[in-house]
Amino acid sequence: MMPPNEQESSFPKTPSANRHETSPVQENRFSSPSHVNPCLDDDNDHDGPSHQSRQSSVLRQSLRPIILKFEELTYSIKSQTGKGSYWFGSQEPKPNRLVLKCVSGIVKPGELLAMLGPSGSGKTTLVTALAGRLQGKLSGTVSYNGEPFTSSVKRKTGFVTQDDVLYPHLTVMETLTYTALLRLPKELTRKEKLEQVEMVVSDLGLTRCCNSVIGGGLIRGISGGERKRVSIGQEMLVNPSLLLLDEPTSGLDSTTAARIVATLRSLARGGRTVVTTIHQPSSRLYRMFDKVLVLSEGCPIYSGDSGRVMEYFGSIGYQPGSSFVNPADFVLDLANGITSDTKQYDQIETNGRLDRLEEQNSVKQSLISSYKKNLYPPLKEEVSRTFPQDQTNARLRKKAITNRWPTSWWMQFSVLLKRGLKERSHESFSGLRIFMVMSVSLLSGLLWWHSRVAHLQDQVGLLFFFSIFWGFFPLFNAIFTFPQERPMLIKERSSGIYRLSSYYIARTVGDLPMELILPTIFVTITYWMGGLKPSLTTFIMTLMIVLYNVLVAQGVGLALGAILMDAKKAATLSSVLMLVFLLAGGYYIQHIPGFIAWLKYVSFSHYCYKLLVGVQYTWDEVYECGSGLHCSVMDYEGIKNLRIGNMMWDVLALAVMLLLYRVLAYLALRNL
Ligand SMILES: Nc1ncnc2c1ncn2[C@@H]1O[C@H](COP(=O)(O)OP(=O)(O)OP(=O)(O)O)[C@@H](O)[C@H]1O
Repeated sequence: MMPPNEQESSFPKTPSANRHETSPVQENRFSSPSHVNPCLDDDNDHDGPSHQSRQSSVLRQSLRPIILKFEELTYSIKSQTGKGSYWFGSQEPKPNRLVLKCVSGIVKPGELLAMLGPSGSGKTTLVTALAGRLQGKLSGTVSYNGEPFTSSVKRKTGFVTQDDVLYPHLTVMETLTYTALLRLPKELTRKEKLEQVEMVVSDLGLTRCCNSVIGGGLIRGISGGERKRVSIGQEMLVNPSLLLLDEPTSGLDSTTAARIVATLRSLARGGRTVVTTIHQPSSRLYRMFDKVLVLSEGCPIYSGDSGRVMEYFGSIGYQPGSSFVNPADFVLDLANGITSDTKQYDQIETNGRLDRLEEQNSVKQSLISSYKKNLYPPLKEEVSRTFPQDQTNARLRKKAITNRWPTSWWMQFSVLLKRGLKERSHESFSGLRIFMVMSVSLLSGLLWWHSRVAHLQDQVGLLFFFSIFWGFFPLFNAIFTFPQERPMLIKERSSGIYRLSSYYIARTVGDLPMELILPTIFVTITYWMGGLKPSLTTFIMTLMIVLYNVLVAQGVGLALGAILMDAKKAATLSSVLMLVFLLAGGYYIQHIPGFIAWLKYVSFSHYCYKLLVGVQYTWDEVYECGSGLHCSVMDYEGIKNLRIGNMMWDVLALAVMLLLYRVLAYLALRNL
């Protein structure tokens, strides 16, 4: 069947106009006794009801409702399928592909909007744009109570992505507790924050698994549905005024999915604005939505009350094949260009594939035209005539601006430090790392067993080994830090939870114990086994130099990882770098040609080696350079070429590197 002619619909012009005539903040139909609780927004003061009434449920009412409007959103991406590549083939510019085309809508507090559409229709792109996290060029406007996406809106917005970004080694309780400590405002006590966590756990039915680890990858943990609920719980904790979710029910059984959607509806009824994308909802789920927006290849074909969808499509000539059809299935078929007639599979078999595609395209075009004709004009009018009634008084608004962060720097630092230590305790103290370091130290101790100054070449070789091994090892460990943390960092930073500085310092400080304990064990074993100078002072100074070198090498690794954000690329680059440092370090080649001799000055291993040799031998020290002959250690070719002088310069050079690489890593993270 070809699509019916674009009809003037008899469908009411404003599908949802009669739903929310009054200002949302004045509507008390959302307030059920169990839901009325003060909001815990960061800018909330303590004028609200008593502490006792906060405790019943996190599905309490939001005091800062948000009207979300989006007008004529259009988003395009550079197509990957342009002819030829940049280096080979033609230089034709790649065509842009429209992912969203003129999508408009309005969602008010108390409403649950579901975005439906076939796979690839642009649902994720739209919800990401509404959450203010879409990279690239988006045209059109999105406003939150008439304002653009500000950091204040950011903190009142919860965004649950399709893929759950959670730490796999933390338990459910730990995950939610750390989130609460970071995201809930400093005005709340720790006890109150923990009570919030307990409420979320019970509201989301996570009590049974609250002490199980999240898992992921090769680690067995909680189920996919439970993981999704933890992600939703993280957002619920902060009582967001606007909650956006990308396919929160995908991969879940129908009961769990219904439970999640029911929770979303309860959250909406508490005065929040809730928008979710959803794949193939059952009719039970569909009935829970207030509004739906149906997308077909980035274009809307329906936007309005969920209950009137059948009526609308009937009014423009599209009827379902039977009277007992799930409205979601029906609209998804339509969005794919499949009507009740084309759905007859026997007919599909007889038609040619091209005919079928043409027919589907023409159905889609007809639906888009009908939308533009019948639904878009009243929607546009509704969008332009709805104004938020901002009841936030000036004092609170000012406070919201000054309180950019929910918690203090110190609080952020200490929670992030504890969380990081907990998450990485398995890897930091992994038997494998300890075994590796212990075996290398024992092996090198045996190889250099009680070396003597008479065998100066061997002793100097041991010192060079110290500088190279403790350059490579921390550098390679540090490379993976930020590429691995990237998804979490992006997620948490885009929610405005903490400052980058508190995260960065917590992360680097958290790595220190293990980074410093292992070289300490190594030096202690190898120094004494290797027969280096039996002086406690020299030993301590050697240890300090190695630890200093470790910190610099760690900084280089962090910077490479943060700049490239790709562990593989960073590992390749650092292998080359360490090879250069190895060669330019001053041990293998003592007469480097002048034009390339500068290389050693950028090598931290060179300074470390120089310092190690400098503290090991004194100017008056001699060694046996032939039978009965004694030569000054400082005249030994390998040492003389190091030009050991005032060692403060070497210490200073390492200090500059220590600072420089860490600042570079920080700056690279800022551009994430
Ligand atoms: N950054 C990008 N690079 C390449 N293609 C993109 C990008 N972002 C979106 N797209 C394309 O845009 C289209 C819409 O993607 P989107 O993820 O929004 O669809 P969706 O409706 O959420 O799909 P699904 O239901 O399968 O998750 C897809 O064809 C996708 O391949």
